Amino acid sequence: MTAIELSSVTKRFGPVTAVDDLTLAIEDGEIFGFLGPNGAGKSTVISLLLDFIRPTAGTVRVLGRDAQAESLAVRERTGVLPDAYHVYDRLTGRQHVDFAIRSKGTDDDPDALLERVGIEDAGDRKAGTYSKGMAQRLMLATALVGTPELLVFDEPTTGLDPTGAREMRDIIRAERDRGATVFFSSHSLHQVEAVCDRVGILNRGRLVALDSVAGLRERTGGGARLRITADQMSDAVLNTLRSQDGVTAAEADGQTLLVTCDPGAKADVIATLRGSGVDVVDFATETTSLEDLFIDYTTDERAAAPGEQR
Ligand SMILES: Nc1ncnc2c1ncn2[C@@H]1O[C@H](COP(=O)(O)OP(=O)(O)OP(=O)(O)O)[C@@H](O)[C@H]1O
Repeated sequence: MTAIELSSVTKRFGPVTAVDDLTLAIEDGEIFGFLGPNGAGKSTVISLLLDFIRPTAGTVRVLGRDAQAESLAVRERTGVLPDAYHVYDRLTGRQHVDFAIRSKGTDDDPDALLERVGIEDAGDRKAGTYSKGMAQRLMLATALVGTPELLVFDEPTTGLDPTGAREMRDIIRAERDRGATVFFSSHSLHQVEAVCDRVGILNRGRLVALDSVAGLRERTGGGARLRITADQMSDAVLNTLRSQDGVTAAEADGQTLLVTCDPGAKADVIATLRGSGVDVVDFATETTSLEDLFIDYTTDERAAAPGEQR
C-alpha cells in the first residue's frame, strides 16, 4: 500500500504559495526524510496530511484514506510529533502519556513509553519543569502511543542534544522495523542520511530532488576535495593542476590550495606539485558532502529558475 499520496497539491496562503503542485508517494514501511530550508513548505505539507489545513488544489491520501473526508480514521492510526507543541505545565510526564493512552483507547504501559524515550526518571515531575529536550522526548512518547502505522515528525531532532538525536534515530529505525512508515521533516541532511530510505528536497513549495540517500550521494559525483598546505604556490602550478585529468577546480588562498578532483586523481595532484618543486607541508581530503548538494539544490539562483525535478 502507499502510505502517503499527494497528487498535484497546491496550498496558498493569500499571495504566498507554500506548496506548489506537489506530487509525491511514500510507500508503506519507508523512512522518508523531507528536507528543505526555512519556509520551503515542509510544515504545510505535514498539516495537509493531518487535515489541520486544506489544500487549495489537489488531493491528499494517507494510509489509503482521503485525508480530509476520513481525517479522524487517519489520525487514529498516526503518531504525530508537531513542530510547535504544547505541554501542560501542571501535568506530570506520566499524566501526559496516560492522557494520550486514554484518548487513543490503547493499553500501552506509560512507564515503558517514558523509558523508551529516556525520561523515566522524570515521569512524576510536572512537565512545566522539563527542559526543551525533555518536553520533546515526552511528545515523542505520546506520538508512539498505540503503535501507529504512520509516524509524522516535524523537525524531530531540533532541541535534542547529540545523544538525544541519536536515540531519536534509533527509535525511528525501530519503528520502521516493526512495520511503521516514518515521514519526517528536517533542515539537516546529517539527520536524515543516517536513517532515511529516501529523501525529498523541497524548495519554495516545489520538489527539487527525490532520491535514495545513496542516489543523492552519487549525484555528488563521489568527488574529493583536497586541502593542501604548500610552502609556495604560483599561477603556473595552479594552471598545470587545472589542466590535469580528473581535476575540476584548483584555487589557492595564500599557502592553502583547494583542489576538487576525482578520488582517483588525488595521488597525481600531489605528484604534480612535487614535480613542480612545491613542498607539500600537509594535506587533508574531504568528500563532497550531501550538505553541499542540499545547498546546491536550494540556493536562490536555482530556485528562481523554474524548479524542475531533477
Ligand atoms: N498560516 C499561514 N498563513 C500565511 N502564510 C503561511 C502560513 N503557514 C505557512 N505560511 C507560509 O508558507 C511558507 C511555507 O511555510 P512552512 O512553515 O510550511 O515552511 P517550512 O519548510 O516548514 O519552514 P521551517 O523549516 O522554517 O519550519 C512560508 O512562506 C510561510 O510564511
